[in-house]
Amino acid sequence: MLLSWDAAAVRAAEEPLLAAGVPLMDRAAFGLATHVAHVLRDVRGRVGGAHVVLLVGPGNNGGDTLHAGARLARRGARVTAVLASPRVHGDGLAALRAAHGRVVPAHDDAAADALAGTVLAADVVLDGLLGIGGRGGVRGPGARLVGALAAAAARPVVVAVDVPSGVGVDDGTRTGAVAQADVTVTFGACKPALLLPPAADAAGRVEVVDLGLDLAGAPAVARLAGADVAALWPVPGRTSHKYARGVLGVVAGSDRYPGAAVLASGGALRAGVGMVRYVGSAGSQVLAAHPEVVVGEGRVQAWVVGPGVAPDDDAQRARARDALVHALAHDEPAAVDAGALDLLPDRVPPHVVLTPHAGELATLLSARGAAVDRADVEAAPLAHARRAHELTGATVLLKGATTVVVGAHGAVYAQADAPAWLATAGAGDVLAGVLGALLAGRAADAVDDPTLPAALAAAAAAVHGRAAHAANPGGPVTASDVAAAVPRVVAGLVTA
Ligand SMILES: NC(=O)C1=CN([C@@H]2O[C@H](COP(=O)(O)OP(=O)(O)OC[C@H]3O[C@@H](n4cnc5c(N)ncnc54)[C@H](OP(=O)(O)O)[C@@H]3O)[C@@H](O)[C@H]2O)[C@@H](O)CC1
Ligand SMILES: Nc1ncnc2c1ncn2[C@@H]1O[C@H](COP(=O)(O)OP(=O)(O)O)[C@@H](O)[C@H]1O
Ligand SMILES: [K+]
Repeated sequence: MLLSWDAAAVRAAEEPLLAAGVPLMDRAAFGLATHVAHVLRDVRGRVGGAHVVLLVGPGNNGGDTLHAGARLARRGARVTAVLASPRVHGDGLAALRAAHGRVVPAHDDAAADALAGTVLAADVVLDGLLGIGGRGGVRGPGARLVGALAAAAARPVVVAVDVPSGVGVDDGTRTGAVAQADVTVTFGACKPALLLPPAADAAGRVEVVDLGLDLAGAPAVARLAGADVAALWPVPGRTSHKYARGVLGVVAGSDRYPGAAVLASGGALRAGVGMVRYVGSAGSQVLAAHPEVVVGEGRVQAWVVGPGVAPDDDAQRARARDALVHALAHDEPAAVDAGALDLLPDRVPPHVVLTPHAGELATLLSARGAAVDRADVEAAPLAHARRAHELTGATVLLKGATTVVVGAHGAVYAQADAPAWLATAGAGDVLAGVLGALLAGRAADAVDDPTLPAALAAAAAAVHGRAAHAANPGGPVTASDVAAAVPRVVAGLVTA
């Protein structure tokens, strides 16, 4: 599991070590210089003679960068520090000067613009303008330098120091131009911005330098690895029977979108549910594709409600509403998607998992008095998923290139397992089915432990994303292909 801690937690963990005189900045700079040396060996064969440009901001982030630059200069690199602020870290500057690094001020926009060519001609640029002390996008001359990097057709390798400057460290937002990093060398612990969209897209590969911090508190954002998914997956015991493995009620599809019923049922079956009971008007299509499905109502442990339920299909909407009422009255977990999102009562427990994409989340929030549109959600996915959790009580799985899950008691996951090929019609229906299988298989646990539905939602997203890759590595997939690949992916995880 990849865990991240927010800026306040990292500062709190640094405090006792700094008070005890532990040289954290030396450790950070050593780790940074070591990673940059690896990068230089990759791009140039060696450190000696390579041209390294440091973009230096006013705080300790600039301090780390200057100290790392001094180390690289001592190893023979040509190091140029571009100072984007009149005040920079004094010790760091002295260290770089002592190592014969070049120092050039860029204290106004004109000076910064004049240095853009130098920055773009470097072998490696270290982005040390802002770290965990940054507030909003980069301002001042630093913004011109970042803008030049962002606009360049051919740019040097960029190493972000701690975080790409200008990202919202705790919420994953980005304001203004952010330099796209190839590598982010982060200190003490991973930060939320390195996992959350859209900031994480600017981070490149993330390397964590261990500072010996004691980060005992709860992480801010987690990302499940394969072993975590395997530990969550309901694997049948030797004597399990189909009812013990979980029966899933699926209220999906409509005359207009019968395929969603087929895909949601297929996702659940392929994820290993004991049985699917299908409720709705697409029974013949579902049976044609999946003869193992039982059509009609009956006892279930969990529900998938909403994929492909058309807004004008009154009969299917009534069934979806009934299923939700039943699920809530009987403490049965439910994945609520697409056409059922507007059928939710005011408050629901966290074992109700909403699975909107950004547009659907904007609609849901707007219906509850928060006027937002799709672009707002995409600019700040965590904040909006969190808002939806707060307003409804539900666990919220917000779909996207990186899928963000917010659950009870601060549980947050960000899964980035999927290739962009997964953005294809019907893929969300398959995900709802996979999640439904997990909720059915672990129904009692999901009701007892209010944070478990978020972990199960993240596990469903992880398997769904991996299945999109496994179905056709590097190439296009259909939603049906994704469902068909789920059993292989699950087998690979639970037997690893
Ligand atoms: N403590 C330690 O020993 C260790 C610290 N570590 C390192 O320290 C980093 C944190 O350092 P930090 O706290 O000094 O903050 P940092 O991110 O450099 O920037 C703050 C400065 O930027 C300014 N500023 C803010 N927003 C701005 C904007 N949008 N545009 C322009 N300027 C802006 C702000 O000005 P102010 O808002 O105060 O006016 C302030 O002057 C951390 O990420 C890690 O790299 C590691 O080495 C481990 C050991
Ligand atoms: N750029 C992307 N990269 C990877 N996965 C993506 C990307 N865009 C969307 N996805 C995933 O594709 C699926 C699309 O679901 P959804 O929008 O509900 O489609 P549909 O309603 O047609 O089923 C979601 O699981 C989402 O996380
Ligand atoms: K930085």
